[in-house]
Amino acid sequence: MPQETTAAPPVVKIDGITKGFPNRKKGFQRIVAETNVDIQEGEFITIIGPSGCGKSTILKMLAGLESVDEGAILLEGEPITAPSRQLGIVFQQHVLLPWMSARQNVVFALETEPGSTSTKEELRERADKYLDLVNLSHAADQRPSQLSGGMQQRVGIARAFALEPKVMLLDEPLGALDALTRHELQLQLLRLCEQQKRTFIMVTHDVDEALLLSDRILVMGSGPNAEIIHDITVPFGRPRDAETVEQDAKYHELRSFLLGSLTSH
Ligand SMILES: Nc1ncnc2c1ncn2[C@@H]1O[C@H](COP(=O)(O)OP(=O)(O)OP(=O)(O)O)[C@@H](O)[C@H]1O
Repeated sequence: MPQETTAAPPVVKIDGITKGFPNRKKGFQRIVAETNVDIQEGEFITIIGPSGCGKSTILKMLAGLESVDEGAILLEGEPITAPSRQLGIVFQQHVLLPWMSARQNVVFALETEPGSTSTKEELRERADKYLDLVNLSHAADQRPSQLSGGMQQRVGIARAFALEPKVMLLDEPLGALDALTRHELQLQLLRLCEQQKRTFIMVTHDVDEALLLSDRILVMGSGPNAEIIHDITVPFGRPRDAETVEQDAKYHELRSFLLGSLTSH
Protein backbone atom coordinates (compact mmCIF):
# COMPACT_ATOMS: atom_id res chain seq x y z
CA MET A 1 0.00 0.00 0.00
CA PRO A 2 1.43 3.43 -0.87
CA GLN A 3 2.07 5.59 2.18
CA GLU A 4 0.02 8.78 2.25
CA THR A 5 1.98 11.83 3.36
CA THR A 6 -0.19 14.60 4.69
CA ALA A 7 1.40 18.00 5.16
CA ALA A 8 0.51 19.81 8.38
CA PRO A 9 -2.25 22.36 7.84
CA PRO A 10 -0.82 25.88 7.48
CA VAL A 11 -1.00 28.12 10.56
CA VAL A 12 -1.84 31.02 8.25
CA LYS A 13 -3.61 30.61 4.94
CA ILE A 14 -3.95 33.58 2.61
CA ASP A 15 -6.75 32.33 0.44
CA GLY A 16 -7.51 34.26 -2.73
CA ILE A 17 -7.48 37.72 -1.16
CA THR A 18 -7.61 40.97 -3.11
CA LYS A 19 -7.59 44.51 -1.79
CA GLY A 20 -8.17 47.97 -3.22
CA PHE A 21 -8.94 51.47 -2.03
CA PRO A 22 -11.14 54.33 -3.20
CA ASN A 23 -9.22 56.46 -5.66
CA ARG A 24 -10.02 60.07 -6.55
CA LYS A 25 -9.31 59.66 -10.28
CA LYS A 26 -10.42 56.08 -10.90
CA GLY A 27 -13.12 55.71 -8.26
CA PHE A 28 -11.48 52.51 -6.98
CA GLN A 29 -8.05 51.03 -7.49
CA ARG A 30 -7.06 47.49 -6.80
CA ILE A 31 -3.76 47.47 -4.94
CA VAL A 32 -3.22 43.78 -4.17
CA ALA A 33 -4.03 41.25 -6.93
CA GLU A 34 -5.40 37.81 -6.04
CA THR A 35 -2.95 36.33 -3.56
CA ASN A 36 -2.61 32.80 -2.21
CA VAL A 37 0.04 31.82 0.35
CA ASP A 38 0.27 28.99 2.88
CA ILE A 39 2.49 29.64 5.91
CA GLN A 40 3.55 26.73 8.13
CA GLU A 41 3.96 27.02 11.88
CA GLY A 42 7.47 28.15 12.80
CA GLU A 43 8.29 29.67 9.41
CA PHE A 44 9.90 33.08 9.09
CA ILE A 45 8.42 34.74 6.00
CA THR A 46 9.58 38.06 4.59
CA ILE A 47 7.68 40.16 2.08
CA ILE A 48 9.75 42.49 -0.07
CA GLY A 49 8.77 44.59 -3.07
CA PRO A 50 8.91 48.05 -4.58
CA SER A 51 7.63 51.01 -2.60
CA GLY A 52 3.86 51.30 -2.65
CA CYS A 53 3.19 47.75 -3.96
CA GLY A 54 1.02 46.85 -0.96
CA LYS A 55 3.33 45.11 1.54
CA SER A 56 2.03 47.01 4.58
CA THR A 57 -1.52 46.60 3.33
CA ILE A 58 -1.06 42.81 3.34
CA LEU A 59 0.44 42.96 6.84
CA LYS A 60 -2.49 45.08 8.07
CA MET A 61 -4.95 42.53 6.65
CA LEU A 62 -3.00 39.78 8.44
CA ALA A 63 -3.22 41.82 11.66
CA GLY A 64 -7.00 42.24 11.28
CA LEU A 65 -6.54 46.02 11.03
CA GLU A 66 -7.73 46.17 7.43
CA SER A 67 -10.49 44.08 5.83
CA VAL A 68 -10.00 41.96 2.69
CA ASP A 69 -12.14 42.68 -0.40
CA GLU A 70 -12.30 39.08 -1.65
CA GLY A 71 -11.08 35.77 -0.26
CA ALA A 72 -10.04 35.26 3.36
CA ILE A 73 -7.03 35.05 5.63
CA LEU A 74 -7.28 32.12 7.99
CA LEU A 75 -5.43 31.69 11.28
CA GLU A 76 -5.58 28.02 12.22
CA GLY A 77 -8.60 27.69 9.96
CA GLU A 78 -10.53 30.68 11.36
CA PRO A 79 -10.92 33.91 9.34
CA ILE A 80 -9.01 36.91 10.68
CA THR A 81 -11.54 39.73 10.89
CA ALA A 82 -10.23 41.82 13.79
CA PRO A 83 -7.01 42.26 15.80
CA SER A 84 -6.43 39.48 18.33
CA ARG A 85 -3.85 38.57 20.93
CA GLN A 86 -2.74 35.70 18.70
CA LEU A 87 -1.38 38.28 16.26
CA GLY A 88 1.46 40.43 17.60
CA ILE A 89 2.69 43.49 15.75
CA VAL A 90 6.03 45.29 15.75
CA PHE A 91 5.98 48.59 13.86
CA GLN A 92 8.86 50.75 12.70
CA GLN A 93 8.30 53.15 15.55
CA HIS A 94 7.04 52.19 18.97
CA VAL A 95 4.91 54.33 21.15
CA LEU A 96 6.28 53.80 24.62
CA LEU A 97 4.62 55.52 27.55
CA PRO A 98 7.18 58.19 28.53
CA TRP A 99 6.39 58.26 32.25
CA MET A 100 6.94 54.52 32.66
CA SER A 101 10.20 52.59 32.83
CA ALA A 102 11.08 49.99 30.18
CA ARG A 103 9.83 47.23 32.52
CA GLN A 104 6.60 49.09 33.36
CA ASN A 105 5.91 49.57 29.65
CA VAL A 106 6.09 45.80 29.10
CA VAL A 107 4.12 44.98 32.28
CA PHE A 108 1.43 47.50 31.30
CA ALA A 109 0.91 45.76 27.94
CA LEU A 110 0.61 42.41 29.74
CA GLU A 111 -1.82 43.80 32.33
CA THR A 112 -4.16 45.14 29.67
CA GLU A 113 -4.26 41.76 27.92
CA PRO A 114 -7.89 40.55 28.02
CA GLY A 115 -8.49 37.55 30.26
CA SER A 116 -5.09 37.71 31.99
CA THR A 117 -5.08 35.88 35.32
CA SER A 118 -1.38 36.34 36.11
CA THR A 119 -0.25 38.02 39.32
CA LYS A 120 1.79 41.25 39.31
CA GLU A 121 4.88 39.23 40.21
CA GLU A 122 4.36 36.80 37.30
CA LEU A 123 3.89 39.69 34.86
CA ARG A 124 7.05 41.35 36.15
CA GLU A 125 8.97 38.08 35.70
CA ARG A 126 7.66 37.70 32.16
CA ALA A 127 8.60 41.31 31.35
CA ASP A 128 12.11 40.77 32.74
CA LYS A 129 12.52 37.56 30.75
CA TYR A 130 11.80 39.34 27.46
CA LEU A 131 13.85 42.43 28.35
CA ASP A 132 16.72 40.04 29.06
CA LEU A 133 16.20 38.33 25.67
CA VAL A 134 16.79 41.69 23.95
CA ASN A 135 19.78 42.42 26.26
CA LEU A 136 18.05 45.20 28.15
CA SER A 137 18.07 43.88 31.72
CA HIS A 138 20.44 46.65 32.74
CA ALA A 139 18.01 49.32 31.47
CA ALA A 140 14.75 47.87 32.83
CA ASP A 141 14.27 50.74 35.28
CA GLN A 142 15.03 53.52 32.80
CA ARG A 143 12.42 55.63 31.08
CA PRO A 144 12.22 55.95 27.27
CA SER A 145 13.86 59.41 27.33
CA GLN A 146 16.94 57.82 28.95
CA LEU A 147 17.21 55.18 26.19
CA SER A 148 18.70 55.42 22.67
CA GLY A 149 16.47 54.87 19.60
CA GLY A 150 17.77 51.30 19.25
CA MET A 151 17.09 50.56 22.91
CA GLN A 152 13.56 51.97 22.66
CA GLN A 153 12.95 49.75 19.64
CA ARG A 154 14.18 46.77 21.68
CA VAL A 155 11.69 47.62 24.45
CA GLY A 156 8.97 47.64 21.77
CA ILE A 157 10.14 44.26 20.47
CA ALA A 158 10.27 42.84 24.04
CA ARG A 159 6.75 44.15 24.68
CA ALA A 160 5.34 42.53 21.52
CA PHE A 161 7.15 39.22 22.15
CA ALA A 162 6.12 39.16 25.85
CA LEU A 163 2.48 38.90 24.79
CA GLU A 164 3.51 35.54 23.28
CA PRO A 165 1.33 35.70 20.16
CA LYS A 166 1.05 32.76 17.80
CA VAL A 167 2.11 34.87 14.81
CA MET A 168 4.38 37.90 15.00
CA LEU A 169 3.94 40.53 12.31
CA LEU A 170 6.90 42.86 11.80
CA ASP A 171 6.49 45.97 9.62
CA GLU A 172 9.96 47.37 8.86
CA PRO A 173 10.85 46.79 12.53
CA LEU A 174 14.37 48.15 12.16
CA GLY A 175 13.65 50.70 9.42
CA ALA A 176 14.11 53.79 11.59
CA LEU A 177 17.58 52.86 12.92
CA ASP A 178 21.08 53.81 11.78
CA ALA A 179 23.04 51.14 9.84
CA LEU A 180 25.20 49.97 12.74
CA THR A 181 22.34 49.69 15.27
CA ARG A 182 20.24 48.07 12.58
CA HIS A 183 22.82 45.35 11.98
CA GLU A 184 23.18 44.70 15.71
CA LEU A 185 19.43 44.39 16.09
CA GLN A 186 19.19 42.10 13.04
CA LEU A 187 21.53 39.69 14.81
CA GLN A 188 19.55 39.99 18.02
CA LEU A 189 16.27 39.45 16.18
CA LEU A 190 17.78 36.38 14.50
CA ARG A 191 18.71 34.86 17.88
CA LEU A 192 15.38 35.81 19.41
CA CYS A 193 13.36 34.31 16.55
CA GLU A 194 15.36 31.09 16.56
CA GLN A 195 14.81 30.70 20.32
CA GLN A 196 11.11 31.53 20.15
CA LYS A 197 9.96 29.02 17.51
CA ARG A 198 7.02 31.24 16.60
CA THR A 199 5.73 32.13 13.15
CA PHE A 200 7.01 35.44 11.80
CA ILE A 201 5.86 37.54 8.86
CA MET A 202 8.05 40.58 8.22
CA VAL A 203 8.03 43.42 5.70
CA THR A 204 11.40 44.96 4.88
CA HIS A 205 13.19 46.87 2.13
CA ASP A 206 16.50 45.34 3.12
CA VAL A 207 17.49 42.31 1.03
CA ASP A 208 20.34 41.35 3.40
CA GLU A 209 17.96 41.44 6.37
CA ALA A 210 15.52 39.26 4.46
CA LEU A 211 18.23 36.70 3.59
CA LEU A 212 19.63 36.60 7.12
CA LEU A 213 16.31 36.10 8.90
CA SER A 214 13.91 34.29 6.57
CA ASP A 215 12.98 30.76 5.63
CA ARG A 216 11.00 32.08 2.66
CA ILE A 217 10.99 35.40 0.84
CA LEU A 218 7.89 36.54 -1.04
CA VAL A 219 8.78 39.09 -3.71
CA MET A 220 5.97 41.37 -4.85
CA GLY A 221 5.91 43.04 -8.26
CA SER A 222 5.10 46.70 -8.65
CA GLY A 223 1.59 47.99 -8.14
CA PRO A 224 -1.15 48.75 -8.62
CA ASN A 225 -2.72 45.30 -8.75
CA ALA A 226 0.58 43.86 -7.47
CA GLU A 227 1.16 40.12 -7.33
CA ILE A 228 3.67 37.90 -5.57
CA ILE A 229 6.09 37.23 -8.41
CA HIS A 230 8.54 34.95 -6.56
CA ASP A 231 8.28 32.66 -3.54
CA ILE A 232 11.89 31.83 -2.67
CA THR A 233 13.05 29.23 -0.16
CA VAL A 234 16.16 30.48 1.65
CA PRO A 235 18.62 27.57 1.71
CA PHE A 236 20.64 28.38 4.87
CA GLY A 237 20.32 26.08 7.88
CA ARG A 238 19.63 27.08 11.47
CA PRO A 239 20.89 28.24 13.84
CA ARG A 240 22.40 30.81 11.50
CA ASP A 241 25.19 33.25 11.93
CA ALA A 242 25.69 36.24 9.69
CA GLU A 243 29.29 35.47 8.73
CA THR A 244 28.63 31.92 7.52
CA VAL A 245 25.56 33.06 5.59
CA GLU A 246 27.40 35.97 3.95
CA GLN A 247 30.28 33.74 2.88
CA ASP A 248 27.98 31.28 1.13
CA ALA A 249 28.04 31.54 -2.68
CA LYS A 250 24.25 31.01 -2.71
CA TYR A 251 23.87 34.17 -0.62
CA HIS A 252 25.44 36.31 -3.33
CA GLU A 253 23.46 34.58 -6.05
CA LEU A 254 20.16 35.12 -4.22
CA ARG A 255 21.07 38.69 -3.25
CA SER A 256 21.70 39.62 -6.90
CA PHE A 257 18.51 37.89 -7.96
CA LEU A 258 16.45 39.72 -5.34
CA LEU A 259 18.01 43.13 -6.06
CA GLY A 260 17.45 42.48 -9.79
CA SER A 261 13.81 41.55 -9.32
CA LEU A 262 13.22 44.65 -7.19
CA THR A 263 14.77 47.04 -9.69
CA SER A 264 13.30 45.50 -12.84
CA HIS A 265 9.72 46.22 -11.74
N1 LIG B 1 -6.22 53.51 3.66
C1 LIG B 1 -5.82 53.74 2.41
N2 LIG B 1 -6.58 54.48 1.55
C2 LIG B 1 -6.20 54.69 0.28
N3 LIG B 1 -5.06 54.19 -0.26
C3 LIG B 1 -4.27 53.47 0.55
C4 LIG B 1 -4.60 53.19 1.90
N4 LIG B 1 -3.61 52.42 2.45
C5 LIG B 1 -2.70 52.23 1.46
N5 LIG B 1 -3.10 52.85 0.34
C6 LIG B 1 -2.39 52.84 -0.94
O1 LIG B 1 -2.06 51.50 -1.25
C7 LIG B 1 -0.77 51.43 -1.87
C8 LIG B 1 0.09 50.45 -1.13
O2 LIG B 1 0.41 50.98 0.16
P1 LIG B 1 1.33 50.17 1.19
O3 LIG B 1 1.61 51.08 2.32
O4 LIG B 1 0.69 48.87 1.48
O5 LIG B 1 2.64 49.94 0.31
P2 LIG B 1 4.06 49.38 0.75
O6 LIG B 1 4.45 48.37 -0.27
O7 LIG B 1 4.05 48.96 2.16
O8 LIG B 1 4.93 50.72 0.56
P3 LIG B 1 6.31 51.18 1.22
O9 LIG B 1 7.33 50.16 0.82
O10 LIG B 1 6.58 52.50 0.57
O11 LIG B 1 6.10 51.27 2.70
C9 LIG B 1 -0.23 52.84 -1.91
O12 LIG B 1 -0.49 53.38 -3.17
C10 LIG B 1 -1.04 53.55 -0.86
O13 LIG B 1 -1.19 54.92 -1.17
